[in-house]
Amino acid sequence: METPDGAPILPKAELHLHIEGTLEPELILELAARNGKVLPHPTLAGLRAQYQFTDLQSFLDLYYANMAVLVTEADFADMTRAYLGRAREAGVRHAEVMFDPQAHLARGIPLTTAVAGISSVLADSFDEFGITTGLIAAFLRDRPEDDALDVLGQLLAMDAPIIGIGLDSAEVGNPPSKFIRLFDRARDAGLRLVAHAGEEGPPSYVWDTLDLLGAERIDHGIRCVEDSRLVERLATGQVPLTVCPLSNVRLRAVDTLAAHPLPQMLASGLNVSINSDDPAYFGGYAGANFAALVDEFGFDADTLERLAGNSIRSSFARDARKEELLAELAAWRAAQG
Ligand SMILES: Nc1ncnc2[nH]cnc12
Ligand SMILES: [Zn+2]
Repeated sequence: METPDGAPILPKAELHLHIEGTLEPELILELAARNGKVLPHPTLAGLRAQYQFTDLQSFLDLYYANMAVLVTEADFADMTRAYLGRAREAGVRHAEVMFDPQAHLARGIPLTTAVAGISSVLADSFDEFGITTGLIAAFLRDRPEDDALDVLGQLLAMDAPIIGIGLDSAEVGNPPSKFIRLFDRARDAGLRLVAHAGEEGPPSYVWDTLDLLGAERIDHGIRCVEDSRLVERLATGQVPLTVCPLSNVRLRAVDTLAAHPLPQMLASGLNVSINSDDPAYFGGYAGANFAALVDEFGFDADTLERLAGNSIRSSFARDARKEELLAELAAWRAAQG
């Protein structure tokens, strides 16, 4: 991939992306019209005016409300196709995409509609966009574990093409200890395990996500810097942390990008990657996150290579694909001089 002026784009993997968080306001209005849904804010300007967040919950309220426009398989497919187009422009070469099955079931949308709509597009993502992909079913931690177990059972029974499970939604007050059986069940089924932790929640949630749930990757994890023993543990084990800088600023997890702990995390030797989380809500896709970091911290080519390399190595892509992408990354670095 190259920019319009011919410069190569940093090749990267995106490991922390909620597909429902890629629903751009324009597509929300288009799908609402298609499905005869009346939105509380039916104009582009009115809808956009809602995108001011004070914390995670204030965002989640809008994120779940906007999902009402996703009704048919074609809606899920259109959303997924739009994401892949934008991801390609951002230099994403491998993407592990989360979706929230419980949020759709709760609205009366059959699991098969969401799964078939998203996965039909992911199945052709390499041929159409040059992006290899995997699908992760994320479970809502503000709902009971039994509900998650029931939905995981349905996904397994229908042989849904998922590579793993995740844990998302309102973190504080919903500790990892609530989901031990869910993660045990997913591990037994051969699924990969990731979970949000340390976004708004305390360092103890990150410890428990590792020790009680056995998660292989931590989504966010930025509050680890408050606990030096935890930082040591994460650094020693090179546990991947999928950091989302623009998300953290927009959800007020940090005051400003300048105050973001990312430079400290890198200096501590942590395995950090850069991701976009819910790019339609937080001001941009992977490329915008990298650009903001370069603007703010003046990251050089070596640091960008390290961040992109971490994303590739921490992915669940096949080894041969990782090698291919690491070679592309080496070529990018060589072109930087
Ligand atoms: N940043 C985030 N944290 C927790 N749950 C989410 N669901 C979608 N985006 C999320
Ligand atoms: Zn997230």
